[in-house]
Amino acid sequence: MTVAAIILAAGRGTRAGGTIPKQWQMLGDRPVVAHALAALTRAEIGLRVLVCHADDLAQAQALGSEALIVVGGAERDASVKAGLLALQGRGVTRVLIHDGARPFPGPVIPALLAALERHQAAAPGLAVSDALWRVDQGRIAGLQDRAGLARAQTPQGFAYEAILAAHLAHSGGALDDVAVAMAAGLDVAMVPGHEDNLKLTWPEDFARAERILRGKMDIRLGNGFDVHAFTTGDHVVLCGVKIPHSKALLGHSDADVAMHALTDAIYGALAEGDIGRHFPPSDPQWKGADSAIFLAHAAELAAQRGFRLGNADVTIICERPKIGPHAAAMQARLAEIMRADVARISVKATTSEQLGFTGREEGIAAIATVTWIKE
Ligand SMILES: Nc1ccn([C@@H]2O[C@H](COP(=O)(O)OP(=O)(O)OP(=O)(O)O)[C@@H](O)[C@H]2O)c(=O)n1
Ligand SMILES: C[C@](O)(CO)[C@H](O)COP(=O)(O)O
Repeated sequence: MTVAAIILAAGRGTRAGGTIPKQWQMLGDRPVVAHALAALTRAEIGLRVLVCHADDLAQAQALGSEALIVVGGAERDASVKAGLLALQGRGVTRVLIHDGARPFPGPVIPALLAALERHQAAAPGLAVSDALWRVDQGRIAGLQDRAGLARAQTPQGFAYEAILAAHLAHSGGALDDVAVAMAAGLDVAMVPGHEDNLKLTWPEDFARAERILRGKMDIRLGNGFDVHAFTTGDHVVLCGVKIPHSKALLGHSDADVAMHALTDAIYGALAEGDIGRHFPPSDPQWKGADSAIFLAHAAELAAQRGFRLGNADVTIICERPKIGPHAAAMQARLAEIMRADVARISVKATTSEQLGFTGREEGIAAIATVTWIKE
C-alpha cells in the first residue's frame, strides 16, 4: 500500500471568525493546520498534499513542510479534486483526505490504515450519545431516532483511483468524501473515531483544542550547573565561541563551562544523568574534547525520543570576559549544534558583584534551564 494524504486548508472559516481563516490561526506555538500535518507525518504518511487558498500561499510555504502545496477551489469538493489530481502518476494506491481544521487526527489513523488493507474505503465515525431533536424556529418540533447514526470525522481513506474517478463523476456539493464514494457505489467501512479529533468550526472550539493540546503534551524541564577554575592561558571557550582572555579555563575537555551546564540541563530533562555518565572524565578519549560533541549527543537523544526544543536559557556568571558582545554568536553556535531555532535559545551573563570565587575571578560558573516538548 502506498499511502498519501490530502490536507484541506482552502476554506475561509467564516463560522470560526477571527482575522485570518481558522486553519492559519495559532494553536499552541503553530498554526492549526501544522498540527494536522505533523500528525500525518508522525503516522509516516510520506506523501502529503496541502491544499490551500491562493491568498494563503505564503503562509503555506512558511510552514516549511515537505508537503506539496496546491491551490484549492471555492467548495470543499473542488479542493479535494485539486489534491487528488496533484497525486496522479505518483504510484499512490490509498489516499487519506483530511480537514486541515482538525488538528488532532493521530488517534484514528492506525485503525483507518488497517481497515484500508482490507477495504476500498474507510472512515472514522463516533456514536451519537445525546438525544436528537428536530428543531423549527427555536422550538423542538420532534424527536429523531439516533439508532444507527454516527458523527463523521476525517481523515477518510480510499483506494486512490476509485475516489479520483468518483470525484470526477460527481456533480458537486457533497458534504464529505464518503458521500462522493457512496454516490459512486463504493462500500465504506467505519472505524472508531475519537473525541479529540474535533473540527474547529466555531470560535469556542479553539479553547477546547487548546485544552486537548495541553493534555497531550509531554513537557520536560531540566537544569544544569557547572564551574571551571581559571588557569594560565590566553582564551576561554564559552558556548562554542573562542574569546580572547588573560586566562584560560581548566578542564578535562575544552572546559566550556556554559555548554556543559546546558548539556547537563538536557540530560536532566530526559532523566539521563549528566555528562560524566555519557562521557566519563576517566576516559582519555575525551581529553581536550570539543564540548559540541557532548551537546550534540544530548540534543540527539532528545530528538530520538520525539522531543523538540521548547527553549534553552544559559546564564554565565563571571566578572570577565564580557559576554554581551559574544552572546549572539554563542546563541547561533548552540542552535547549530542542537539543530534548533536560534530564537528559542538565550545566552546572558551576570557578575556576582565581586563576591565569591567568580567575583575574585578564580573561575566561571554557568547555569542553564531547558524545556523540551513532545506532542
Ligand atoms: N473551498 C474549501 C472549503 C473548505 N475546505 C477545507 O475543508 C475543511 C472542512 O471545511 P469547513 O470546516 O467547512 O471549513 P470552512 O469552509 O473553512 O468553514 P466555514 O464553512 O465556516 O467557512 C477545512 O479544513 C477547510 O479549510 C477547503 O479546503 N476548501
Ligand atoms: C468533512 C466533515 O468534516 C466530516 O464531518 C464535514 O462534513 C465538514 O462539514 P462542514 O459543514 O463543511 O464543516
